[in-house]
Amino acid sequence: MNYEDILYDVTEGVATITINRPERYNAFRGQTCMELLDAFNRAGWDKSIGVIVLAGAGEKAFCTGGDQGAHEGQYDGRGLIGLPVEELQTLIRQVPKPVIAKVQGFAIGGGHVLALVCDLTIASEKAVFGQVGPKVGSVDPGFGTAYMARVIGEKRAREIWYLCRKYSARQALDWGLCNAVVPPEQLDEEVRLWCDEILEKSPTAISIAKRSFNADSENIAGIGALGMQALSLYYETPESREGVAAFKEKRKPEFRKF
Ligand SMILES: CC(C)(COP(=O)(O)OP(=O)(O)OC[C@H]1O[C@@H](n2cnc3c(N)ncnc32)[C@H](O)[C@@H]1OP(=O)(O)O)[C@@H](O)C(=O)NCCC(=O)NCCSC(=O)c1cc(O)c2ccccc2c1O
Repeated sequence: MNYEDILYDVTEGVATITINRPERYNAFRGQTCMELLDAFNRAGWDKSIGVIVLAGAGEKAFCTGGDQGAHEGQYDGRGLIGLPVEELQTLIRQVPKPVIAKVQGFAIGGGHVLALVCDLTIASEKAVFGQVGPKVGSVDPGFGTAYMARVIGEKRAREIWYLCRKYSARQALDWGLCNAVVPPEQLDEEVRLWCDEILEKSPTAISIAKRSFNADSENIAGIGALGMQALSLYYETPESREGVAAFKEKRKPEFRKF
C-alpha cells in the first residue's frame, strides 16, 4: 500500500508510524485509518521489529482525532461511519509487541484515545491531553470511555469526558495517562532509550505479558462495537451536526435546544 497520510520508518528494531497531516493537527480521516491499519499489521508481524512507536508529524499535535473537515455525517473509509477507529484501537492492542505513543503536542479526542490504547505513553512537557467529543457532537465509546476509567479511575475519566477540559503533561503523568514527561528536545532520545531497554528483553515473554494485560479488558471491544452502532445514528442528528458546524465556524455550539 502506498501511504499518503502516514510515514513508516524502521530503524534498528523499532518501527515508527507517524501520522503526517500536520496542517490538520494530525487529525485522521478514513484514508489515514486504513493506512494506519496497514502499517500496524506490517510492523506487528515483522520479527525484526521489537517495538512500535506511534507519533504525529510537526510540533503542534500528536493527533486531534477525527478530521472535522472530512466529516459530513460519514467519513471516507470503511466501517459503519467510514472511520474504522475501533478496528485500529483493537489492532494496536493485538499486535504482539509494545506500542509507545510519542506525544509532543495536542493529544485530543480520538487522538487522545489512540495514545491511551498504546501500551506506554511518553510525552513532551508541551503535550496537552483531553477529550472534546461532547463539545463537537461526538463520543468515543468503548476504549475511549470504559478503558480510560480502568487506567485513571471512574471519577477522573468522567470528568475528562463531561467537562472536556485540557490537561497538561504533568497532570496527565500524575493521573497515569503517561509514563514519563521530558523536555521537548529530549523526547526522541527518551523514546529511543525505552525502546532499547525493551529490545533487550524476551519478545515472547513480552507478547504473552501484553496479551494477558489485554485479556482483562477485552470485553471493552464489544462495548465499542455497540457504541459505534449508536454513534452512526447520532451522527445523522442535528445535535451532532451542530457540534461539527460550531467547530468549523469557530463558535460555541448551541446544544441547549436539544
Ligand atoms: C486541538 C485544539 C485544542 C487546538 O486548539 P487551538 O486553538 O490551538 O487551534 P485551532 O483550534 O485554531 O486549530 C488549529 C488548526 O487545526 C485545525 N484542526 C485541529 N483539530 C482538527 C480536527 N480534528 N479536524 C480538522 N481540523 C482540525 C483547526 O481547524 C485549525 O485550522 P485552521 O485552518 O482554522 O487554522 C483544537 O483544534 C481542537 O479542540 N480540535 C478539536 C478536535 C476535534 O474536534 N476532534 C474530533 C473529535 S471527534 C473524534 O476524535 C472521533 C473519535 C473517534 O474515535 C471516532 C470514531 C468513529 C467515528 C468518529 C470518531 C471521531 O470523530
